[in-house]
Amino acid sequence: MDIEKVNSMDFGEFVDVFGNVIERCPLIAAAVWSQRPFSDLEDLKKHFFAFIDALPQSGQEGILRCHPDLAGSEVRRGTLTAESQREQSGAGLTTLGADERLRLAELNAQYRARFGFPFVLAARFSDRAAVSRELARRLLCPSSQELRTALGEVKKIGSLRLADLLRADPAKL
Ligand SMILES: NC(=O)NC1=NC(=O)NC1=O
Repeated sequence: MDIEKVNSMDFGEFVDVFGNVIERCPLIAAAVWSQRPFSDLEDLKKHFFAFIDALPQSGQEGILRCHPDLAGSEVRRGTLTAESQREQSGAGLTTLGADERLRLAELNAQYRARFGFPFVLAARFSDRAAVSRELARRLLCPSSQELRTALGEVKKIGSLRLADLLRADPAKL
């Protein structure tokens, strides 16, 4: 899909296509639509990120809270979004053994108890060993730094999802 096609989309079409670039936060796509026309993918991405950066901390933490846990209950319930399902299965997080799943659940619970939002990591770049290693490492970070790190991961996930969409053939959308 080229950027001209993106710029020609009406509001509904744009939110249908880009509404889950940031997991379960269609409001961001709804807001970004009014910034069109976009010069290219980078420009589109910049507007998604600028919206996130301009939010108060409560809004930024709200974005994190919209993310399903990695290898969490939504994997088992089958309620993940299509994008998250692809990302998590790609990292081997949907086929963990009971011990590994329990260890991640415990680390996720400790992380959420410490920071008040879920552990977020771009699973596409990761694998099951790296996820638990990163979770254990970031659990020890100062809160202000960890919020920035987590939002950086949200942006990595968003960048990958945008790149997929712009490469996608409109006929398949
Ligand atoms: N808590 C998370 O990090 N969730 C996710 N990471 C991804 O890459 N996709 C997700 O749904």
